[in-house]
Amino acid sequence: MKTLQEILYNVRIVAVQGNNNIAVPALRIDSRSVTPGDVFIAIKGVHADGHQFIDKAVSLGATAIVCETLPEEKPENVCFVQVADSALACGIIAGNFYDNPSHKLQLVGVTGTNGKTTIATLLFNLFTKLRFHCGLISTVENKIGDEVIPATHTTPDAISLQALLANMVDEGCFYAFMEVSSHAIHQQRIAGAKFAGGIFSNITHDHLDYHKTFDEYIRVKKLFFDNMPAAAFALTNLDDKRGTVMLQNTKAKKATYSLRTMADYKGKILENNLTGLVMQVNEKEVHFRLIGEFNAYNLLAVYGAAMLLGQDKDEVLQALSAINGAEGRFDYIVSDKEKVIGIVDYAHTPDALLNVLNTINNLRKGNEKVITVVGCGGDRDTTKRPVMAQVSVERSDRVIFTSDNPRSEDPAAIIKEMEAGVPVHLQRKTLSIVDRKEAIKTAVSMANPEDIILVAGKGHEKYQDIHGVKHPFDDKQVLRELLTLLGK
Ligand SMILES: CC(=O)N[C@H]1[C@@H](OP(=O)(O)OP(=O)(O)OC[C@H]2O[C@@H](n3ccc(=O)[nH]c3=O)[C@H](O)[C@@H]2O)O[C@H](CO)[C@@H](O)[C@@H]1O[C@H](C)C(=O)N[C@@H](C)C(=O)N[C@H](CCC(=O)O)C(=O)O
Ligand SMILES: Nc1ncnc2c1ncn2[C@@H]1O[C@H](COP(=O)(O)OP(=O)(O)OP(=O)(O)O)[C@@H](O)[C@H]1O
Ligand SMILES: N[C@H](CCC[C@H](N)C(=O)O)C(=O)O
Ligand SMILES: [Mg+2]
Repeated sequence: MKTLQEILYNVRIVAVQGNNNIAVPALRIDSRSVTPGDVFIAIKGVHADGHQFIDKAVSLGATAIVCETLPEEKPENVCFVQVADSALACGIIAGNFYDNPSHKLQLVGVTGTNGKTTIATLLFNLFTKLRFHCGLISTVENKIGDEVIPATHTTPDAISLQALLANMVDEGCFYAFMEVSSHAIHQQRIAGAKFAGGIFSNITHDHLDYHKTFDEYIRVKKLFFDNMPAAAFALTNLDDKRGTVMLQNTKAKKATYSLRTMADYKGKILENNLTGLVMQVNEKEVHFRLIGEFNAYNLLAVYGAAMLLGQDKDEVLQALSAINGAEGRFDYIVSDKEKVIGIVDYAHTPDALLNVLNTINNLRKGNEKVITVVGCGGDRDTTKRPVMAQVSVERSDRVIFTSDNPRSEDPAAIIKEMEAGVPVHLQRKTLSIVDRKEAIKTAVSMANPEDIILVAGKGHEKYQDIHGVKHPFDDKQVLRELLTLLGK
């Protein structure tokens, strides 16, 4: 077992009061989970300040407290470590506690508004196919080889992250691919992680509830690359307006990908339909199973990262061409009788919806109708609601607004905010049905042979969060059942 003194290595300490030569059985950031002997790290959060719970942690047996401000009363048998930034300290301490697992494998992080899960999952599948033992940390699931570990966040908190990476090292992983959310960068969840590479996909409207302004959102994403070591690579999308800025201050080796301009990894789409993409990748023509221009970007990012990690070009392209995308991302079914196409997609931002609907419209062969079922999550960025509604209605023949995960909000009120984004002359195209299953049912009943139904926003999710209760719900299963039930 490591001592407190040992796990404080590299932490900027302001003061220590008490004995730090004590063994540490576990680290906690939530006072409610403290057990005797643990170290409690008090972190300022969005809703509460961990410093309020120091007494509680001590009463449950914490033997050391890491905090930014020392409490007035300090029990003698508890060691208090005052630090400048306890979230940052937490990342470093967690790394030390778990023996810095990120130093023992090649860790690649993916950041950006859309595409993180797709890119990280493709990398995991690719490198597994290339016979490496790999780990994955993603919104859908975490994986160590074949073992699936359920995910609670896109990027876990610092302690869970380091514990997971340590398990990967113990299981013999050589590579780990992870999503790096902007929340995680801002909350220093990745502070103790050493990256071998970082990938930027794109940045568009999302999470303004948390970051407040777009500039702040960009600044936070950029910090990931600013802090990247010189030995790492930093791979960016040159076709994104902020692609160059992201790497402006990085010490890492810069590399680029693009569909539109000169870049290290250059793609050109030759064919794009329901059977996949044919793309020229640095002069080589390859067929991929993934659909849509946005996936051409994801594939280029994966290809570039594989090259930067020293893999063989031909082997990589051959393996990539046989790989499927992540669950719930442009996941489609075709009904038996009427050949209605049902697409389930995790598009929950204006840009993702725009890309998916543009892709669908490009796939249309004739007069098929596009019927979109979409909602917006509660307790999340409210400003994206009218924009997502507008994007949907401008690119669909019919749109049914419904609930996503209302969380603590009134779903009807969320729908009202969406409706506000619909231009008056397009209002006739829309319907609002709060119950998601009813909404999907209505879309199915409206569909004529070969029409396309897009059910957006929840992708792989298997539940609907209503007032904190997760009710089982699976868009793809519901869609499949209703297509059969209604004889389509
Ligand atoms: C907004 C946000 O990111 N919140 C995260 C944050 O919680 P918080 O700031 O609200 O914490 P808080 O309640 O204010 O408490 C502050 C501190 O006091 C502690 N505490 C609190 C209560 C108590 O009794 N005792 C105690 O010790 C808490 O453990 C915490 O350390 O820190 C927690 C611990 O790490 C996270 O679980 C929590 O994620 C919440 C559940 C969440 O929903 N986050 C989402 C928005 C999120 O992180 N999403 C991104 C992906 C987004 C995307 O890219 O699409 C993700 O990476 O998953
Ligand atoms: N490169 C891309 N550019 C724009 N949109 C994309 C891209 N890749 C995927 N999308 C769209 O965004 C949705 C979410 O994709 P994905 O899950 O890969 O992103 P993410 O960044 O992991 O999202 P989250 O922030 O929720 O973790 C997809 O269902 C698709 O509609
Ligand atoms: N990681 C994203 C997922 C949003 C998915 C959507 N279904 C919703 O619930 O808003 C978030 O937490 O904002
Ligand atoms: Mg994700």
